[in-house]
Amino acid sequence: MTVSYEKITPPTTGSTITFSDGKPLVPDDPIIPFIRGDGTGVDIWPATAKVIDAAIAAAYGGQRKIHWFKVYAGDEACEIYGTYQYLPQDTLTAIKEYGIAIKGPLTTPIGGGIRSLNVALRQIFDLYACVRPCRYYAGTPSPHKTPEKLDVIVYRENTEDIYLGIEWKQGTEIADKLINYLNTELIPATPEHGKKQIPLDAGIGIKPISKTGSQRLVRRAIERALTLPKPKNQVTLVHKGNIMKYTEGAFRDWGYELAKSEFRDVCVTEMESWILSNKEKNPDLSIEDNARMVEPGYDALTDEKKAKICQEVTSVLDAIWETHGNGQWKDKIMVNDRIADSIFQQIQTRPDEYSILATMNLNGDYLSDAAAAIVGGLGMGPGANIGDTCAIFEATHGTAPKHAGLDRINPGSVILSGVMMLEYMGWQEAADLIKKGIAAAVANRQVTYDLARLMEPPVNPPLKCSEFADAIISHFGD
Ligand SMILES: NC(=O)C1=CN([C@@H]2O[C@H](COP(=O)(O)OP(=O)(O)OC[C@H]3O[C@@H](n4cnc5c(N)ncnc54)[C@H](OP(=O)(O)O)[C@@H]3O)[C@@H](O)[C@H]2O)C=CC1
Ligand SMILES: O=C(O)CCC(=O)C(=O)O
Ligand SMILES: [Mg+2]
Repeated sequence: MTVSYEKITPPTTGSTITFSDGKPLVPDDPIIPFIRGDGTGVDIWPATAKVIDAAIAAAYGGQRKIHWFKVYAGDEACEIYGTYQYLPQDTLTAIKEYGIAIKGPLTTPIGGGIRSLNVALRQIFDLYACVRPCRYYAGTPSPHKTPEKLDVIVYRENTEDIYLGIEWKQGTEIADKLINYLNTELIPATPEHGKKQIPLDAGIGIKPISKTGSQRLVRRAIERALTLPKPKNQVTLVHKGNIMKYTEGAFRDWGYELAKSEFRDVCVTEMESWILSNKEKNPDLSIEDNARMVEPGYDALTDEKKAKICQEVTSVLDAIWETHGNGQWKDKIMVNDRIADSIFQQIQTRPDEYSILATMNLNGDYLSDAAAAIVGGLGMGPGANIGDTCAIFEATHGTAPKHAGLDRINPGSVILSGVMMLEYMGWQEAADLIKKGIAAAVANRQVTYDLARLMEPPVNPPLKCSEFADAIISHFGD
């Protein structure tokens, strides 16, 4: 079927990327839609396109080339399509048709008006995994003493939790009705809630966490861990399940369930590794002593709880001693979990103990900015939104409006998002050239204002946004 557009025209040369089993099939001349972005997008996008094109030309001569297709979203879309046309159908049609896209940041007004365009794109294309690597480039200034120890990839669920955006404003008829219904019908009907009541002047938000949404995200995270060498082949499930048992706690439980079912041969959970290792160190260890070693405070528990833990120890040993015992578990993917507040301090105090952090939506939003700050700030924080038939690459940061149009912002995050896109396409040689160029530019103190002001001694004057792109390219041949 011919695809038609209202106001844009695809490039006349180039081919379409298709997907098979969730993986892209990329021709040598793919057409790739891009959204310039609001605010600093005007500075960042030209710098990014220049670096990506130069890397492809240097890596493949003329054999491979991206045919860029400009599509519109945000303020630029309203200029072309009219007032409030922030996300035109043309743009959606193009992204659906070509499968892989890259974008600059888009403005989300605080406290009303349009809902986030960034979130809308993720939901429309069901881009359920938001992948945000945070790794250190030597020489990048950091508030931390050993930023090089942090090398993590945040796998953030990208479609539910707060992104479902189901909320009612305080004082509205529906909010009042809902509170009344919850207070008089649902809460009293659920004994575990006791006499709790929702304040009458509350706004209400719903936080749905589904088994399907959680498990497809954790599946992606484990698949990624399988490609990593020891000791980075591990996945940490991040949650606040001690407080919210049926949403955050369920995310953890569903993650473990998936690991132990779909990935049984190649995974071990942290708890299983303790049980196996206790028996390896002392083959005569009783089930109860093993349970005592894996459960702090075991002796203070009720008999029922003690029996449950002993049962778990027994079933682990019965199920996987043959396949995972006698140290075999050390070669498997380690799946563990950490409570969300704890992981924020752990990535600072024990950064090298973590690798892939699988999170729900909100926790991952916070965590990806915090981890980016450790390795150099939002100027070095790339990202990808990945689904089964589409992927959109974009930075962790927003439009940084006070820097817009000044040719001073750091384009590093969108350029590194381009690196992720090239890797996703299988164009590793071009991706490697850009990584090498960025590393060399930073090591040579050729940096934009954000890194320049933190360097010792500070770099003055810093490079402009466009000059940073040129500096990266100048190091391709080093
Ligand atoms: N995916 C997306 O498109 C996203 C969009 N947004 C939207 O962006 C808008 C602005 O959000 P805001 O809260 O100001 O957050 P931003 O991430 O846009 O900027 C906050 C601060 O982070 C630093 N920063 C951001 N980008 C860079 C960069 N490329 N290089 C160096 N430093 C950078 C700057 O700090 P300093 O000035 O101290 O140097 C900047 O002032 C909002 O509408 C928000 O909703 C937010 C996040 C993601
Ligand atoms: O779309 C937005 O305004 C915010 C998105 C965001 O914070 C993120 O993607 O990390
Ligand atoms: Mg964010």
